Amino acid sequence: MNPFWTLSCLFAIDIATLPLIGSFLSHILPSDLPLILPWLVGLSRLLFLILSLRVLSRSFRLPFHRDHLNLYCTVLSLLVPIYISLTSLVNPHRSANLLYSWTHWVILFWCYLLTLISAVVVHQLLPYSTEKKDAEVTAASLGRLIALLKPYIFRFLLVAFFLVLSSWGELALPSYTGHMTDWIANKKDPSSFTTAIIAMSLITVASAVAEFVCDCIYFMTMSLIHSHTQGLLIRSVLRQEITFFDSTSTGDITSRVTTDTITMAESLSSNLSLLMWYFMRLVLLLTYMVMLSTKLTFFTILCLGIVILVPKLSGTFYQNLAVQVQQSLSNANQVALETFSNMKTVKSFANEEGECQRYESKLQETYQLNKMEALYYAISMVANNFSGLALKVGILYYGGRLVTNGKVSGGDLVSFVLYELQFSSAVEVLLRMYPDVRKAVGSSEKIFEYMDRIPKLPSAGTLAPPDLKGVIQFKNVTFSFPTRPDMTALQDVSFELPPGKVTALVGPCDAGKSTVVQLLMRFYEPQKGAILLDGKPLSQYDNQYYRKKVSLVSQEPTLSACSLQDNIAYGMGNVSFRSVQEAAKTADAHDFISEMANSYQTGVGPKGGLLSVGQKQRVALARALLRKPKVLILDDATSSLDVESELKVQNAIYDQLAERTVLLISHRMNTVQRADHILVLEGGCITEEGTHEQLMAQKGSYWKLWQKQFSSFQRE
Ligand SMILES: Nc1ncnc2c1ncn2[C@@H]1O[C@H](COP(=O)(O)OP(=O)(O)OP(=O)(O)O)[C@@H](O)[C@H]1O
Repeated sequence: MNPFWTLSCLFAIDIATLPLIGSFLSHILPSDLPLILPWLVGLSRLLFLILSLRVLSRSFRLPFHRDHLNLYCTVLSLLVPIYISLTSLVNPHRSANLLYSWTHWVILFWCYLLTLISAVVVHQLLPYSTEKKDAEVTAASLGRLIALLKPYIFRFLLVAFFLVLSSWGELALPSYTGHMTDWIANKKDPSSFTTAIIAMSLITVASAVAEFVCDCIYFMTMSLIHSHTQGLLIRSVLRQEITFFDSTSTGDITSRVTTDTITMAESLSSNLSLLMWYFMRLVLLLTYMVMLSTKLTFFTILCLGIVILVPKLSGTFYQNLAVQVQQSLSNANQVALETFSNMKTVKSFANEEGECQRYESKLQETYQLNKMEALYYAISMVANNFSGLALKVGILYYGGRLVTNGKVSGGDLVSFVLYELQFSSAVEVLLRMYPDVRKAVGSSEKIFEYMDRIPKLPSAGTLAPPDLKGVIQFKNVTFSFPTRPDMTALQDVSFELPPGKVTALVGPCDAGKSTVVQLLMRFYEPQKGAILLDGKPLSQYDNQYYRKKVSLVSQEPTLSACSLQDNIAYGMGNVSFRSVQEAAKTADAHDFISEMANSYQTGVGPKGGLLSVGQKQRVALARALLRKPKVLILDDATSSLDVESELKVQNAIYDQLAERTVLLISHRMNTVQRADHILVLEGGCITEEGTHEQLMAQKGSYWKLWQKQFSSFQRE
């Protein structure tokens, strides 16, 4: 339906229900409560409008975002009660005249006009970001949060049992106080006084013990859930395809796994426990209050509308801002992370000041959002406190009248007032915590976004043949990176890597050599053509099997912050020290490792920062060789080795050729010269292929590459 008709429906509902609400409430309420009536009519009108909005939004298009429409409904509904309350201070006679003229066309006209003006102002001041989550997402996150707690249902039942027990114990005390008041007033049997005192003492002790057990079980369960959630999150992040990591910053991911889970866990531990605690109290208090006076309780429930609606409306903007603040913090973290990981580059360009300014400008953005967040937080706090106070005053006022009319006994009144005081403070606490709980839901939304993300990977293969030959074939492969779909990195590329041979891939920078490697490593899927291993598409092979059979050594290998032995045996589980040593010897790494203080147990520092690039390359080569791969890919893997070291590594690789297929990528033409077959890649296409001698005789691109390198050597 057209948004205009949606608004018209809302208007019709308002005009139709307003007289009914007014006459119903003025009929059931005592006539001596003139100031309460407009507020109850206003709140009931608001309730109707918001419920109608909810129903309409399911089937029809809304002209504005629902949060904004909720705000406009609040303005429309509360304008008259505010006006009548203010008028009563100055001119009580006029306010009495206004009491029953809600549906007068002049009043309606002014209400709608002022709401329209406030809508224009709000629209200008608070443009609603499209990135913000709407209420449905929050409800979904709440459902997911509950699903997280499901496996611990037994523990929560125990918590609930002790919670009821301790709350009941605490709430029984006012009832005994009421009995004692009656005893004092009527001077009954003295033994009933002693019984009441003993019962009160026993109930207090039992309630304290129950609370202790309840807290212990609850907090232990919550810390268990926290570590379980972090585990699940890291699993789902690691499951994602490479494109996800290409398009999501490390700072963002780190922020989800650390900051967001901590915020969620803290809120769940402290706020949720309080929320449960006070909610249980609220239920029990209401039960006791109904037992004491149905009328007074009915009045209390009517006023409850204020305390439910106000935080809902004030909390919406606060929650949206909280999401933006977290995003901005994550952006600032990303800058810091980037700076720390590129420390050497920063220092070598003396750009410390530049990096500081970049970080500070991001912090400035966060600060601006924080200021807004603080403002909304304060507004929501004031709104919550005010509504709590209004509730307290209203209940005391009406309760006092019932007592003076003799409808409630003296003892019951004392009990009711004590219950009512506890009830108001419980409502107050619930209101105070409401924004925090919403903040936790805000954090959990982003966590669940990652947890529920289905990796865009082809279905897992099962092939794991024991006798793999290692023939690789590229058949008319065309590929663009998903993050740059308009740029073709490989165009109709076809070649074969035969087993027992070294095939070299050469070409100028950005020709697409590493792209070939990334496709071979199954980081991406080609859009056209096929890549086969022993005649079968790569996707049909079992992932673990494939990773063991195909090993890559890249130009800038990354090592983990553990010992050299652990780095060489990375991902292999239990392997003998002897085989680690053998792999290191083949990769010409054994000598420099033996010279280190703790030999193979020496730590390499974060990202292998304590080793030179040449040493890192040899350790990475040993790591690849230890797996005894059928296909070995060397992507400029020996570029930082000296001539002697490179020769040793090359000899070792050529000696073990019978066991494997080798793809060698190098910018050093003398390394390539020895290969059995050479492929020349230019602009994502294979332009030449053959042996060194054949290609040199052709005097094509390969020959030019040689000439370039030869002339640069001569110049040097
Ligand atoms: N992850 C990526 N996302 C988007 N584009 C990429 C990505 N990796 C590489 N490219 C682009 O693909 C093209 C080919 O890059 P590639 O790294 O394969 O070239 P190369 O021949 O290995 O270069 P070099 O010899 O300098 O390492 C380049 O234009 C590069 O910018």
